[in-house]
Amino acid sequence: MITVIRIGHRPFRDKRITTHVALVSRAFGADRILVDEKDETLESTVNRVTENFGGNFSIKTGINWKKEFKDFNGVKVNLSMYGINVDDRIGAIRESVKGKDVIILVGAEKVPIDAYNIADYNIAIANQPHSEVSALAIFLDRFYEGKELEKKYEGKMNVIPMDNGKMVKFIPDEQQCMKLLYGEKADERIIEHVTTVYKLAMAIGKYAGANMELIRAGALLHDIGRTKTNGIGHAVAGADILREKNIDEAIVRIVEKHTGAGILPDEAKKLGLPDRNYIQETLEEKIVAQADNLVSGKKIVTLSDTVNSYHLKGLDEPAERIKKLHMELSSICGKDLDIIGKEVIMEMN
Ligand SMILES: C[S@@+](CC[C@H](N)C(=O)[O-])C[C@H]1O[C@@H](n2cnc3c(N)ncnc32)[C@H](O)[C@@H]1O
Repeated sequence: MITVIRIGHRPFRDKRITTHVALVSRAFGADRILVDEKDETLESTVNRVTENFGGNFSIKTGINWKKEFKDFNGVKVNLSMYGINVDDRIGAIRESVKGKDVIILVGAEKVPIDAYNIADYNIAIANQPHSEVSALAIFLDRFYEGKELEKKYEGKMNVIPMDNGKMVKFIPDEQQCMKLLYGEKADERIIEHVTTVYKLAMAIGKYAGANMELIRAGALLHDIGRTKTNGIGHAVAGADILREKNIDEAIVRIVEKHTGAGILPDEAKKLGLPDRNYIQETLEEKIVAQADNLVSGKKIVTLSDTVNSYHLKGLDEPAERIKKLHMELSSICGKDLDIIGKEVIMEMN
């Protein structure tokens, strides 16, 4: 675990630069930042970035820096223009870390001599005055040997690298989902249906320990394509609408694959669907599809109701797959989905 400790922060003067120290810490692989002065605005700015862009980075302000630095159980580094050049010490630092935690101190104004005395390493990024932001970025980059740039974050907002322009894919919250549905002119029938699927999927998702943000958006948006067609192609139509609107691909795929318990490649071909994957793979894809299988109109039904209606249409094999999916999810939840359905009906009444 890597902690950055920022001392000498003056909430009015250093607001922007301390925010940058925190953002560099997060983006370049540190796990948390401690800031000496209490600053709630700084905390909420940094927490908002983490909430939107992902990861487990944390911030605490209003700490006693000397105590935190002195009592830290691990390797202590002070970044200072007066220290030893990073390239002459980084090997020794890595050697002494070996599984231990690290704390890296950066200042704002003049750094008290105590920091130099407490540190195990006083490290310079060139013996010239510059900035805590650049010093920290270069130190972390040297420490991780560039690997920190490969770290993947799963946030509500995910940047898609582009040669030109900007693209950010996002996971819409409940309000944004409703806005998307109404924006596509979804009628009351669609809204009532997706609302019931959403309630059931959320209940199943909780038992299954699924990603609830994906379940929420996937369930609310699964039938957005019905604003274009009510045929078998509505899932594809929905996925296309959402891709166009830069919705996170994990949600687009929930929508694209929500038909029955999946459509096999040769079935999809016969149905005239584009050559894509319609087999649910992730837990969230499976939950939204099965919640939809267990909702007829705005009513929650049982597995046997659904299976019987598939048999009546001559869809025997898809009916078997729905049964299998039901068993799989019931076992993950530790409870039969029909019972979860009954619980949701009770809550709705
Ligand atoms: C504006 S400087 C303060 C410099 C001040 N003269 C001092 O007492 O160190 C703020 C912080 O930037 C970092 N810093 C600036 N230049 C650096 C360098 N060449 N190498 C390492 N860190 C540096 C240090 O962490 C320093 O505490």
